[in-house]
Parts: sequence; C-alpha cells; structure tokens
Amino acid sequence: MPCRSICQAHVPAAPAHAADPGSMKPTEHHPQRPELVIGCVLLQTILVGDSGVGKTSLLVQFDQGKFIPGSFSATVGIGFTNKVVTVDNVKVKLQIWDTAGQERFRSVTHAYYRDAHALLLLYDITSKSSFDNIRAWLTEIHEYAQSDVVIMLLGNKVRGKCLRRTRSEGASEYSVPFMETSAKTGVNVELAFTAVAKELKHRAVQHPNEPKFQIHEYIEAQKEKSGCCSYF
Ligand SMILES: Nc1nc2c(ncn2[C@@H]2O[C@H](COP(=O)(O)OP(=O)(O)OP(=O)(O)O)[C@@H](O)[C@H]2O)c(=O)[nH]1
Repeated sequence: MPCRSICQAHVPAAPAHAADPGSMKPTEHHPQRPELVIGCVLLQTILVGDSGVGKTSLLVQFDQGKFIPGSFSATVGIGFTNKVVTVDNVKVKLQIWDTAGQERFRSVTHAYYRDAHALLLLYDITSKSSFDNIRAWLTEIHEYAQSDVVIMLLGNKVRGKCLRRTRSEGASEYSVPFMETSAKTGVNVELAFTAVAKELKHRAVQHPNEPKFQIHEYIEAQKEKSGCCSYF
C-alpha cells in the first residue's frame, strides 16, 4: 500500500536503480522454468495530476480492490507499488509510482519522469481546474519524460457507470488515449492499467533489443511489494 509518511531520511535512488535485477534470477529453489515477466528493470508507470484527483485511491483500488473514503492525507514525496498484470499469457510487472500532486513536490516528481515507461495523468471530472491543468501537466511530461513514453489520460471520480466523455472525445481534446475511471467503485481501473501494460508489452515485443524492455524470467516471490520515499 502506498505510504504517505516520511519513511526515510535520505533521498532514495532513482526508480531504475531501485530495481534489483538479481532478485528476478532463477535460484535453486525454483528449479522449474518460471513464467516470463517483462522488465528486469521494472516497467515504471507514474501517476500524476493535481492534488486530490484520486491518484492514491486509484492505485489502492487497483492493488487491493478497495476504496477507503477520505482516508489519505495529501501524498508527501512519492511511493510505489509493484503489481503484476497478465497480458496475453505474459506477465508484465508494473512498478507504479504514486506522486504528490502538490506544486511544492513537482521537482521531486520530475526526477522520476525520465525513467518512466508510462504516465497515467489524472484529473477529477468534478473539478474543472484539474481538467484545465492537464495542458500544463502534458507540457511538463513532454519536457521531462522520454519522447516515447506511453501516456494515458484518466478522468477519475465518475459516478456509477455514467461516463461524461466518450473515449474518442477525451482523446481528441488532448491527443492522448483517454478513459474515465472511479477509484471508488473500481469502474475501468483494472482496464486502464491493463491497457497500459498491454501497450508496454507490445512495445517490448516489438523492440526486444532495447535495454529498457528486457525480458527476464519471472519468479513469484518478489523482494519488495511497495515502499515510499520522502525528501526532507
Ligand atoms: N467519489 C469519489 N471520491 C474519490 C475517488 N477517488 C478519490 N476520491 C477521494 O478524493 C480525495 C483525494 O483522493 P487521493 O487519492 O488522496 O488524491 P491524490 O490525487 O492522491 O492527492 P495528492 O496525494 O494530494 O496528490 C479523497 O477524499 C478520496 O477519497 C473516486 O473515484 N470517487
């Protein structure tokens, strides 16, 4: 579960350095051929967007299948959760970073953009300002992230199954794939992350020689499920 408290007094290594490739190698305790997982250096997905749009709630819903109303104070620094998604019989391991939406943490978040394979950019469909700020978020993403980063725009906090914009309408406004979600009810949450995993897996298969898309053998027991960092 994403952690919002101050857990470490030091600045942690960048996400790519946090991964431990050795932890994914077969050992004598796993003599049978493991399944495949894409990404020894994990496929990193970052949740960004204004404070309060529901990034942490979305991640908790995806990871634990539950919604805890009003239980999170604003994220401090950044936290991560590892989640394995199966796409076409291939395991894709996503390391999902939950960032603080508050302006004062923006420089911290930028440091993580460079290594991101995918960015989920959230706004709150009940907050016009969070929607209007999407343009500024995209400008930052284009400035700090790799040019081939996968971007998906998510309009969070839909009520029931009543979606406000169709996928094509949302996509045409900002020229990025779009989906509406509810961290509360779970609508489209799994679908959104799976769509990202699918696209990343597709790229990994297309570019098998790219270091960032290395295919490694998959071992069920992973070292760290989640963690957090702070910068004070
Ligand atoms: N009704 C409804 N409320 C939601 C939904 N998602 C999040 N919330 C609420 O919105 C508030 C903010 O959610 P958070 O997940 O903390 O938002 P955040 O984007 O992580 O905020 P920061 O950490 O400040 O960047 C909380 O009170 C949540 O309970 C949703 O899908 N529907």
